[in-house]
Parts: sequence; C-alpha cells; structure tokens
Amino acid sequence: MMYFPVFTQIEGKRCLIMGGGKVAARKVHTLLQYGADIVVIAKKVCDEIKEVLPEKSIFEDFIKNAESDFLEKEIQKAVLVVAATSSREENHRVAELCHAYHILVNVADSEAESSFIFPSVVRKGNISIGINSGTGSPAVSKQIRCQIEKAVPDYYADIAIFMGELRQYVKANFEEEAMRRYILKTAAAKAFSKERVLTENEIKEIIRQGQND
Ligand SMILES: C[C@@]1(CC(=O)O)C2=NC(=C\c3[nH]c(c(CCC(=O)O)c3CC(=O)O)Cc3[nH]c(c(CC(=O)O)c3CCC(=O)O)/C=C3\N/C(=C\2)[C@@H](CCC(=O)O)[C@]3(C)CC(=O)O)/[C@H]1CCC(=O)O
Ligand SMILES: NC(=O)c1ccc[n+]([C@@H]2O[C@H](COP(=O)([O-])OP(=O)(O)OC[C@H]3O[C@@H](n4cnc5c(N)ncnc54)[C@H](O)[C@@H]3O)[C@@H](O)[C@H]2O)c1
Repeated sequence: MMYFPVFTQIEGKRCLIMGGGKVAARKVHTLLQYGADIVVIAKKVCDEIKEVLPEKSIFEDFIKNAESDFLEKEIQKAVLVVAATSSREENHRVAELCHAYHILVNVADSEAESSFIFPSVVRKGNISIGINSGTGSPAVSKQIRCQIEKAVPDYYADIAIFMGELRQYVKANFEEEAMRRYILKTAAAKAFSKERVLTENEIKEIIRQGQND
C-alpha cells in the first residue's frame, strides 16, 4: 500500500495509546518528541512508559466490559489513536470506534484497519524526514533511515533555523515576489555550498545583487 505523507501538528493535542507494551512504548517515544499530550490505557503498562509520562496520563488495569464507556469517551477526546494491545479483538474494537468517530487510528497488528501508519523518522533539530517502505516492511524503512542519518549532517538544522528567520524578514520587507524568491533561493544555495549559516554581510550582498538585476 502506498501512503501520502502529511506533516501534522500534534503539539499539546491529545493522542491516545491503547496498550502499554513494547510497541506502545515506541509510539509514545515518537509522539513525545513532537510534544503530544499522551494518554495510555492498558491492562498493564511497562516501566519505559511510566518513566516518561506523568501518573495522571496512565490508566492501568483497564478492563474492557466494566469501562467500555470510559474508552469511548477517551477516544472522542483524541486527535489520533494507536491500538497497540496484544489482543486482536481489542485492537479491532478500538479501530471500529475510531472509524465511527472519524478519528485517525493506527492499528499495530492490522495495516488494513489503520487510517494512518507511523513513518520511520530521521530528526535533525526541527527537520523531520519520514520514511515509509510502501510494502509494509519496517526493516526496509529502518535501513533507509540509517542511510539518511549518515547522509544528513547536523548543521542542516542550523541552516533550517537561519533560513526560517531570513524568510520572515524577507516576507516583511520585500513586496515583490520575484525578489523574495531570488533572495531565499540564493541564500539557501549559498548556505548549503558553504556548509554553514550566512553572515549579515553575505545576506546584504545577495540583496544588493537582487536589486541590481
Ligand atoms: C517504521 C516503524 C515506525 C514505528 O513503529 O515507530 C514501523 N515499525 C517499526 C519497527 C518494527 N516493526 C516491526 C519490528 C520487528 C521486525 C519486523 O517484523 O520487521 C520492528 C523493529 C525493528 O525493525 O527493529 C514489526 C511489525 N511492524 C508492523 C507489524 C504488524 C503487521 O505486520 O501486521 C509488525 C509485527 C510483524 C510480525 O508479527 O511478525 C507494522 C507496521 N510497522 C510500521 C512502522 C508500519 C509499516 C512501515 C513501513 O512499511 O515502512 C506498520 C504497517 C504499521 C505501524 O506500526 O504504523 C518502526 C521502525 C523504526 C526505525 O526506524 O527503527
Ligand atoms: N506495528 C509494529 O511495529 C509492531 C511491531 C511488533 C508487534 N506488533 C504487534 O503489536 C501488538 C503489541 O505488541 P507488543 O510487543 O507491544 O506486545 P506486549 O505484550 O509488549 O504488550 C501488549 C500490551 O497490551 C495490553 N493488553 C492486552 N490485552 C488488552 C486488553 N484487552 N485491553 C487493554 N490492554 C490490553 C497489555 O497489558 C500490554 O500492555 C501485537 O499485536 C503485535 O503483533 C506491531
């Protein structure tokens, strides 16, 4: 299955993880990096999760029938849900509820029931590179991630921050779109060729050239 990559903002937003084992811990780790407000519900929650989430975000000893209304309400508060229990029946139930409420759901043991799947992620500062094999083979994604990690140097993150700030400045100070494009494209090309952020003088020079052309 081929997936369209979307970069979504989850900072401060509720993400519900159903299940508290190895897979749940990996998804908690990924979502935490992006500032999600995570809640975990499971029969048993592993130490790795307890170490990174506050007690109020963990609902352990969850028993399906007695508290089914609780789960449904928690699902409705979430922007995305992960069904990662070791019970096929439970994962299926969570998936059905999410589909009924049109809430994004990742089902750890069923790609077919998932409305989104997790990419393998390379992070360099604010830069995020997501990888998906398109064949349901996480081992392939992991190999590609390792190659990209080696190929993308840390200073790219500094250039990204620098270019983000330059872009705000250029948008605020230059009315003509062609000029904005010239400055930003030239500055990015120059920063990457010099393998560092540009100095104020180098930026002034680019602006001068743009105005003379
Ligand atoms: C990328 C990554 C993101 C993440 O989870 O954070 C990810 N799985 C990762 C690791 C990993 N997954 C598995 C192992 C054991 C080795 C192996 O089996 O290969 C390892 C550990 C390892 O490889 O070290 C087994 C496995 N995976 C799935 C099932 C269920 C099934 O197949 O039904 C089973 C059990 C199969 C069985 O029972 O045997 C399903 C999915 N896993 C996906 C993503 C989606 C497809 C991604 C794609 O196609 O690119 C998809 C469809 C749904 C989803 O989970 O979103 C992360 C790499 C992190 C990194 O970069 O290191
Ligand atoms: N997507 C992936 O990358 C990936 C990788 C490996 C395995 N899997 C699949 O993910 C699932 C979870 O794997 P794991 O290694 O995290 O298992 P695990 O045994 O480490 O954890 C299972 C968790 O589910 C909880 N649980 C079980 N039944 C429950 C129920 N009825 N209600 C609430 N909580 C319940 C347990 O308390 C535990 O917290 C399995 O189905 C496995 O096949 C997916």
